[in-house]
Amino acid sequence: MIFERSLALSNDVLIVHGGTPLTGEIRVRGAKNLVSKAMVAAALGDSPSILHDVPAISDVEIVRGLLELHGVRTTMTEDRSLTMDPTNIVTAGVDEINVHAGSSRIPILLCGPLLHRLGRAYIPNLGGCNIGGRPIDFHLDALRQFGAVIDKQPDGMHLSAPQRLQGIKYTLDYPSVGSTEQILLTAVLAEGVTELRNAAVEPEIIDLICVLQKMGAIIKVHTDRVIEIEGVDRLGGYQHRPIPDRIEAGSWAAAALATQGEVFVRGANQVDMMTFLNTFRTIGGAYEIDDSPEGGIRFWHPGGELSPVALETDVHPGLMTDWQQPLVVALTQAHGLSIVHETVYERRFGYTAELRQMGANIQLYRDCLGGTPCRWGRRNFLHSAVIAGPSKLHAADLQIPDLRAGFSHLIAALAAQGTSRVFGVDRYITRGYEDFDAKLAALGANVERP
Ligand SMILES: CC(=O)N[C@H]1[C@@H](OP(=O)(O)OP(=O)(O)OC[C@H]2O[C@@H](n3ccc(=O)[nH]c3=O)[C@H](O)[C@@H]2O)O[C@H](CO)[C@@H](O)[C@@H]1O
Ligand SMILES: C=C(OP(=O)(O)O)C(=O)O
Repeated sequence: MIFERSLALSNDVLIVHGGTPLTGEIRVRGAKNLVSKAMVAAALGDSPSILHDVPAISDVEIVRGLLELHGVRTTMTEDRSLTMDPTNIVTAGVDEINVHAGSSRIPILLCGPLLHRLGRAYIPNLGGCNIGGRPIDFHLDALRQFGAVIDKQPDGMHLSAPQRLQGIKYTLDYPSVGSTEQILLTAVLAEGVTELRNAAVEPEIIDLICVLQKMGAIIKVHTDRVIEIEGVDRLGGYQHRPIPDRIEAGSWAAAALATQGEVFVRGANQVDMMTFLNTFRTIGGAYEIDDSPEGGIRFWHPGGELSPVALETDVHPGLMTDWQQPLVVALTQAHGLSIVHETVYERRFGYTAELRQMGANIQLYRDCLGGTPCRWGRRNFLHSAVIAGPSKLHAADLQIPDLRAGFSHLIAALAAQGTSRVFGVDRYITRGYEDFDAKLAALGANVERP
């Protein structure tokens, strides 16, 4: 009843007339999960930085707003190159910065840069997708060891650095992406050497290291998830072209498979998508790599039956958790039983309720692997989805719960027969997918705004 009322009141909706294969070409720009971090890194420099190929997504605008509140002057060119001038960085007021409370997870990464540049920081409460508890205990523990003093308040955190932060030896309990970035962004200007063990090594992390190296940082990536950072006294600006968005690329690939279409994703890059490509081929999808400078990857459904798979999300080089949702939609069309095991977030199967409403046969199990502990020990939420396919999907009214779930609802609506209404597209999908209305139109999707 409440759901019906909120649907009726919302204008944030895309009407999708499903059943048409997506066919054509779209382009992906710089990765959301690198661009936002590279923007934070610009605040560490004492001269301007330029980031090219910045996607027009709401998360970029949020980080830009945060930087500007701290006195970083930003300008964007028509071809999406962002200049960030941090020479007059200031501490933003608590009230003004609180406008960004709950908007994204990026503010926490400003701790290191603000502590180094200003000696203090105020970080509003974080947002981001509601896909699990999303604690920040590793971030805070590491920051305290660097020498930061943290005062947690109901609306956010006040931090100060009574002295220059000092390099640390730190072992993460789990190779968390955000915590690795936190430690990198803090260690580069700390005094002495930081040794980080069990670090995340996602391609976005390596690209952030490239950005920091361009700024003057000294960072060694050893084998076995060990990263060593030699603190330096100053960093300059950078000029960088980010890695392409491998999550967006994988999402369009899964959409091509689920709708029996063919999509050329210009900008998609093989090396960052190897695990995805293996999974895509195992399911029965076809792809062709064009590695010329303006190339990309063509993904298509080759006809015939798709095969079921058993897969597990994991940290890099495993199958990334953000690819899980679009792949599950494609697996509703495979012939047989697929098992998808989510090991990164506790609540990342919420979106399957809507897929069931559309006719998908998906059962969730708490412990599908008979209690086998995940290799990261501490992760004991063995949530598994068993998908029996193929299912004829039919249209429905869908309320998007978060970013990747939202895109998979969109894929399901495109694959289904009939007209669906997808609510929450502007609120959630624009966080990570640039111009998706225009891209859908370019691929021949039959979609409209009311
Ligand atoms: C903006 C961004 O880049 N988001 C990505 C980033 O999220 P994010 O950086 O938030 O993800 P993390 O890798 O930090 O989180 C992974 C796991 O570690 C846990 N954890 C994390 C920090 C901490 O202090 N304590 C703790 O227990 C989390 O609850 C989660 O279960 O990496 C995820 C994993 O590839 C991706 O799905 C997100 O799209
Ligand atoms: C979970 C995601 O993002 P965030 O960490 O910003 O919530 C995502 O990009 O899928």
